[in-house]
Amino acid sequence: MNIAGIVLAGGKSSRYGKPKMFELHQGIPFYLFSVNAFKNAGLEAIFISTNQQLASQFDQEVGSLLLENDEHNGPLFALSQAMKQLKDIEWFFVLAADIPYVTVEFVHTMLEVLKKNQPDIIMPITDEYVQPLHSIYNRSCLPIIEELLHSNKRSFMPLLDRVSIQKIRFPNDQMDFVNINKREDWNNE
Ligand SMILES: Nc1nc2c(ncn2[C@@H]2O[C@H](COP(=O)(O)OP(=O)(O)OP(=O)(O)O)[C@@H](O)[C@H]2O)c(=O)[nH]1
Repeated sequence: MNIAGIVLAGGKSSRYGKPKMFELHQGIPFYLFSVNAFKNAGLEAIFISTNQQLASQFDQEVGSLLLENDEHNGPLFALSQAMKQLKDIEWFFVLAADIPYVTVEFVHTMLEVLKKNQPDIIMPITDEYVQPLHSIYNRSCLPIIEELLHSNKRSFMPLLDRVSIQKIRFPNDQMDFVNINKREDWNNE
């Protein structure tokens, strides 16, 4: 399977107050949990999508950096940049960099779905919420994403109306989906 793991790690962290992808859980920066989940599930091509300002703070031995040509345009823009820069890749497994409880089992489950079925997107759903920052995208999404970005639409939702999606239901309390947005979300260690 021609697939890359893309860790989205170029956000502003404005609600958190400092770059949250470098906060520590068990002594390890958050972004490495996403990198390691990909790696331990057997993905060989792993990329960290970020901007020039944050770039030097990542360990480049764990994943190659993908630098955006225009920073802080949000995750949909970051995905389009990854698809444009990695021209030989067909599938893009996206994970945020603020999900310290993500597991290799989650990544493995998603990859097993991809082996059996190849829609445009494989997307988890918990409760009534889809999880676009834990999903697998086919390169076929790129023209629609570009069209949306050109009309200044930055949400994943309009994309979902226009492509084929396989939604995979996970338990509502599954820890893989817990993301850290504010300081109050992270006071344990
Ligand atoms: N590469 C890249 N990643 C992004 C961008 N915006 C958000 N992300 C990542 O996407 C994930 C979810 O981001 P959010 O928490 O919604 O946004 P944020 O900008 O990081 O934080 P806030 O400023 O508090 O909204 C995080 O892992 C971010 O690092 C972006 O413009 N480029």
